[in-house]
Amino acid sequence: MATMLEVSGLNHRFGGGESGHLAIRELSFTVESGQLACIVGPSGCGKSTLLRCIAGLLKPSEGTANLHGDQVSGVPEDLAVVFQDYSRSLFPWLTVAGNVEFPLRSRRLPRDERRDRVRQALEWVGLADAQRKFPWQLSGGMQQRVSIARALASRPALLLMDEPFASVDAQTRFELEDLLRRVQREQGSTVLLVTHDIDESVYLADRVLVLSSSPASIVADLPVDLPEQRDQITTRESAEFVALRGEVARLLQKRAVVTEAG
Ligand SMILES: Nc1ncnc2c1ncn2[C@@H]1O[C@H](COP(=O)(O)OP(=O)(O)OP(=O)(O)O)[C@@H](O)[C@H]1O
Repeated sequence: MATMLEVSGLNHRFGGGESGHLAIRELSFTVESGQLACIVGPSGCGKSTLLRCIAGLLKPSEGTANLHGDQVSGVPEDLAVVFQDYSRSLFPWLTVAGNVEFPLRSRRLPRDERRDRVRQALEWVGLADAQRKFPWQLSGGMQQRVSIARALASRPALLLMDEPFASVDAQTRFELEDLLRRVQREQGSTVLLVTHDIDESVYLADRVLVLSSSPASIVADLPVDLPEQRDQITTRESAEFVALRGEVARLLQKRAVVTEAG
């Protein structure tokens, strides 16, 4: 497998000099093409800061992020981000199709190609019949599916997701997790997803990167050897799942105790 993302020696300090706030410390990892990697870490540890550095929205104080070998220095064209807050990321005055098409307009794609991509992406997320609706006519879970379709329509080399399912109810969250895994498998997408939910990270991922509390550094990089076909009930009950989520929880708890003790 080729390396899609390579983060090396990343440090980020907010504010200048030693008095600034160190949010990320010496972070290095890679994500292979076609992999779904989850980053899990305690609240406030620096997860969003890390994603912003990878997305080119924030220049790290030190270190680099390389996307398919190119150093990220601004927002790469072939990178898409899905945020937690779908209600603020969709344009209320555009239809579902208009929202999905929006980022494609800045690319020099022929109109027919744009329309095909919009139709396909909405099919992938099960919203083929909602093209002409407006976001405010849809449930929260459906709006987040539109955000995912919009991200996928641009066929990104890397899809970054920042707590994408944190604002929906538990049942919808399960549905969206299954949808993401299905589409990611079908399309061979490379995904890096940040969550603070241990169970979600294990259920979704091929690999879980566990972060320490602030400043964020990697405390473990765990492969997830669960079956390819996962199911919200049986997978979560399996001995392998329970063992892995226990391991992640222990790592997070240990780090919290170490940090509290200084
Ligand atoms: N612009 C900023 N200026 C100064 N400090 C910041 C800034 N943005 C974030 N921080 C600090 O950096 C640390 C990491 O923040 P970040 O939002 O990356 O964490 P997070 O893990 O994504 O948090 P959460 O789990 O709550 O979403 C926090 O202590 C935060 O207060």
